[in-house]
Amino acid sequence: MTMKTEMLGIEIENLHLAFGPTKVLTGVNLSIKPGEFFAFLGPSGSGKSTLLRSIAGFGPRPSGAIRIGGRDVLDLPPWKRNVGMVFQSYALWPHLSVQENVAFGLRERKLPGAEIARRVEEALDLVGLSHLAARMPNQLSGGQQQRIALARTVVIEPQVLLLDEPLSNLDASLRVQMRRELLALQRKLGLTTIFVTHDQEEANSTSDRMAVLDKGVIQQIGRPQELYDHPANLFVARFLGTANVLEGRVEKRGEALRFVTGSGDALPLPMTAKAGPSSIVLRPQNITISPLCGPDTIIGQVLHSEFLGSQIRYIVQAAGSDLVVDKSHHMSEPPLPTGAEVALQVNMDSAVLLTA
Ligand SMILES: Nc1ncnc2c1ncn2[C@@H]1O[C@H](COP(=O)(O)OP(=O)(O)OP(=O)(O)O)[C@@H](O)[C@H]1O
Repeated sequence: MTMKTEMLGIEIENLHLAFGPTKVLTGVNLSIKPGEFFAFLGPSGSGKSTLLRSIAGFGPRPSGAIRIGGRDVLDLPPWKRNVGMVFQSYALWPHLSVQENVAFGLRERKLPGAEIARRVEEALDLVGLSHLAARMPNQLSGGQQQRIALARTVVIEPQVLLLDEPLSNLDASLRVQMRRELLALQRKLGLTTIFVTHDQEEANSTSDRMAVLDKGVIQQIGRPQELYDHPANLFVARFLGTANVLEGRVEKRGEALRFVTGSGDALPLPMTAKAGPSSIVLRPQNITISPLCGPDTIIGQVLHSEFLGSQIRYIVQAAGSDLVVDKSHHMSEPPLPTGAEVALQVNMDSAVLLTA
């Protein structure tokens, strides 16, 4: 187990699945590279778990194709797919000790006792819990139970690791610690891994790439930063962090392109674009707030401010929207009061233009 297993890629082609009249997965196409840590990210009910379970072989048979390491697995039962799955609920056997829980899958496979003992010890070592081998699950903390659930899965030496919201039963600080441990373990084993989460920070901080799902449809696939900086649509823009969305039109004024908001504010457009109705997505850090007007600024009014520690978050009414703007906090600078008239300078180089 300390040896890296052969890394396998996963190919999904035109996958469709419905529960009765409810379409749960629609035309899913996905290619996961060998050894990749890949996240399925989306809101509740978007189909993440159903997609993961389809790869594992649980639930109804979808139409389309799923290949693991080039092998078509759609008609194979879960135990023949060589995947290991960790569930949100851990599902440890309450009447078995830690050692017996981890050994369970190996006993089912009828391996020799000495090999079981060696592999269980290795797996417990890997998650740093060898000293708790004799404990019962109810004598473990949530984080320890989660590690045992992982050990129990990796001990069978799967070629693909599937994790369904594995950290969501843990408190916030433990989640952060566990996601780092999980990533370190994945790198050590070199296992192709899919991680289902509805938490964008969790997906951003762990995954090499991710797929954002909404209503059973993949909205976009890419590296976390790519998706944050270049969302393909408003759903992805809004799901991956705070997004200010300005509605308006692209207009040609002489040689220059301008984005004109519904309220009549005109912003210079550095990118090429077709004239017509469009939206602009701006992250809070790409708008600068100041009490002074300058060229290409838009005038707004502070509606609300929140002290976030390193930053102050302002909600500013401007350009026909309520915009979220972050400003670094400095001790010497008093915050801008509610009601103050302010000028917003928009960094249009980092704006994302979405044509309607
Ligand atoms: N066995 C089932 N029968 C009928 N509908 C189902 C079944 N399982 C899931 N669904 C429906 O399929 C849709 C997708 O569910 P799924 O659990 O895959 O979403 P999810 O993105 O993982 O959500 P969550 O984060 O809440 O787990 C939901 O609308 C759900 O109600």
